[in-house]
Amino acid sequence: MRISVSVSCTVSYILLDIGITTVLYTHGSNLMIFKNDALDFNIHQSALDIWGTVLLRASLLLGASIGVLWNKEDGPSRVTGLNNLILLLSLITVTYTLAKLLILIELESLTHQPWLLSLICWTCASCLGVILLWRLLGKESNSVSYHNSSRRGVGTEDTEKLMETAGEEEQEESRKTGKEERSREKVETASGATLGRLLTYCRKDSELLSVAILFLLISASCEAFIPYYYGKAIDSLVVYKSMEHFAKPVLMVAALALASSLAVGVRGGVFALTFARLNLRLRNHLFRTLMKQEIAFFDKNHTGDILSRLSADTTQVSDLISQNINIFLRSTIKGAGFFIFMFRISWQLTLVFIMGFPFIALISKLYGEYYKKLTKEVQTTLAEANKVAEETISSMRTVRSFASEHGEAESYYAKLLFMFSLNKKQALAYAFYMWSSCISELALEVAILYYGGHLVVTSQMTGGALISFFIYLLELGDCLESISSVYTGLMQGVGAAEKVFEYLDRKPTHSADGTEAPEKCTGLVEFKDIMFAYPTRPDNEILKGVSFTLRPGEVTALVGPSGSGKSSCVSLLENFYLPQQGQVLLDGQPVHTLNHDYLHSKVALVGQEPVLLPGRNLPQGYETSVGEKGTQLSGGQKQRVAIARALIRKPRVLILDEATSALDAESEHMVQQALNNIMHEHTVLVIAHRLSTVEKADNIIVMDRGCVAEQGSHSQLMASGGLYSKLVQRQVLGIETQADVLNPSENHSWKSDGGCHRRRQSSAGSSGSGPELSALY
Ligand SMILES: Nc1ncnc2c1ncn2[C@@H]1O[C@H](COP(=O)(O)OP(=O)(O)OP(=O)(O)O)[C@@H](O)[C@H]1O
Repeated sequence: MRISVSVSCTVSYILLDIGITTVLYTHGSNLMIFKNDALDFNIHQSALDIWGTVLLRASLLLGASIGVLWNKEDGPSRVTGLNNLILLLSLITVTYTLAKLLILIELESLTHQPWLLSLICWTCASCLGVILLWRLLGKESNSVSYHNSSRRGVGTEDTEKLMETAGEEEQEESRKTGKEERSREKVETASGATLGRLLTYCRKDSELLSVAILFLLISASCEAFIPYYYGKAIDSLVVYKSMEHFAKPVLMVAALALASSLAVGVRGGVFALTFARLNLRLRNHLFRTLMKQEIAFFDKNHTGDILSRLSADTTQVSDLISQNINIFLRSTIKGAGFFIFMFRISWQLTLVFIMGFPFIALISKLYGEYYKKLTKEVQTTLAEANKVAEETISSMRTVRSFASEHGEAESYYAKLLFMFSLNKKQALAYAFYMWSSCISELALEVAILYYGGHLVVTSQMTGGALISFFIYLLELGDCLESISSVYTGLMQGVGAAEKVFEYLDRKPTHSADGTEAPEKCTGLVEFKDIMFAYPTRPDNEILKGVSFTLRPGEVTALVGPSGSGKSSCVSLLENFYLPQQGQVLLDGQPVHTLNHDYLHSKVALVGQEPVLLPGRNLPQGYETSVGEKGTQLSGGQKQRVAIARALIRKPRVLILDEATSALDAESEHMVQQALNNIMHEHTVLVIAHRLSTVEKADNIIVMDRGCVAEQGSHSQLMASGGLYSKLVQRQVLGIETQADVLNPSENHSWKSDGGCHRRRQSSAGSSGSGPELSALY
């Protein structure tokens, strides 16, 4: 909204306020009342002081409007900075007006003075109007300050110069306040939406929830009646002095307490059950959603983060409902009941409570904001102190060698001292808060007691009723305290719910939702002009126009330097990722169009580090527990079991990605035998570094930096004298060519470790397996 519009609204409101207040005060048009009241003011009869409050309201709003118009840049944010002051002034005005009401009714009931009653009601409503209009004028601060900061640009010279003056710092501060207000409003709106959504999520349990809420209402109503009968019991003692009269309310109290306890039990049990069900649904739904995400999602998000959403956040969400919403509902319903009873017992005393309560709430609000700010600062300082300690301890050798222990201890101590100064502020703020809130609570109680005593003495209420009122007052105080204390928990739970919903709403960018499942599958695999970059690093092209074919009954070996893209090809064949260009076909069908289960029954992968999940459908004897991820097996055992498992599924395409790397010569020989037997029935793709595995392959595809450098049989490639033959020669001879030494960037090393050891092993000739291509790396 533009500033001129909000100023016009404000000025119109000022005129309206002055008009209505004056008309009500002058009983229509009796302007003589001004003169009479001014000359002979009597606080018990005259309402001139109430009329006077309109001048305060008008001057505040007029001042703000002029300020905002005068200084469009900073005016609105300054207005926002005064929000709390205006709230306080409005509260004081309302309190004064209500106190005046109580004074005026001492002489004559206000029902006989409609003008005066209307004037008092309008004055209270008008104070609310002032608070709202003040916020409207301040709201402009957000758009104006945002506009200005973007116009000037953060960190520009202009800004720096301006920041030098103290006045500007003040403006900056008030702009910040405006921004904080805006973000707080945003957070509140979002929180409301999340809470609403969470409740819709509970819709499946609406019957259980209704039962819980019914028993909640029963227990709250019973509890609300108990103080009322306490008062009756006291009155029956004081007035009738007979046990007969006394017994009736006592019996009622006992019956109500019993009914309330039973209802509390049922309510608690049903709530707990409902939220256990909610937790079950939430986790189940979340886990299923996670299972549908594309592999890139797991590349992007840390396992720890995902697990924390699955466990900690879902628990916090159900805690939010089971504890906080439960307490919130209970306290709100009980509080409303108590308030109604208080009003019924004495509306005048309730009015005194209404007058005092907002001040206590305002003190808590101001303290809460200040304390939060201090806590933030303490946490930042603590983090800085920890950083100093961590840096020092982790580089203790350096610290020792520079003999800077004393200096480091001093800088750590400086941080601690700063934190201590903040702690002192916190302690002072806490003391001030306790002091002011206790004093104001006490003042309210004393005022209620004093005024209540006056009402008892003037026979406007009984002594028992005053006691009941006090019990209600204390109970209501507890309810309000509970409501304010669950607010924090509620907000934390809403934050956790937002995180959970973020995952629940996530649609996989590459979902495995293919439907094709041809009956016949020969196992012909074609890579056609594949261009591919991982979604986490879209600018880093891994495969650059890769094309090759894997034929049924043939063993194809994929070789090449480390990082040349061999495993990436396998990931594409497994439909873990979608290439940016080109297609991977199985029997002429793009793999992403194939049904998920079908594809993975036809294409089996034994990876570099096989992960064995427990749950083998093998005959007894094979039911050995392999432990978590197969940790109870050796690397070689794991690979053999993984190969066996893959073969049992009778796939058409078998991919062995470094699958035999952890096997000793003997085991590899056995596995090789098994593979030889089944190879003619399958399409086999082998990614291996051992020459023995590679050289027997029907076709060898040599990859280099994301491209197919050459392909053919071992003898063909050796004869052509290309990259493959160079690599094999180097591996067999264990030497580097002159060119490699001169130009290390051209050195196609395939792996960086284990070379020497393996070379020695192979040269000992202890096995049928040949030397490893990795010996070169
Ligand atoms: N999940 C991933 N996200 C981003 N980049 C990846 C991912 N996996 C691999 N890469 C990168 O892709 C490139 C090719 O990796 P790839 O595993 O396909 O090579 P490789 O030829 O199989 O290597 P090696 O023989 O060492 O296993 C490497 O630079 C690697 O860092």
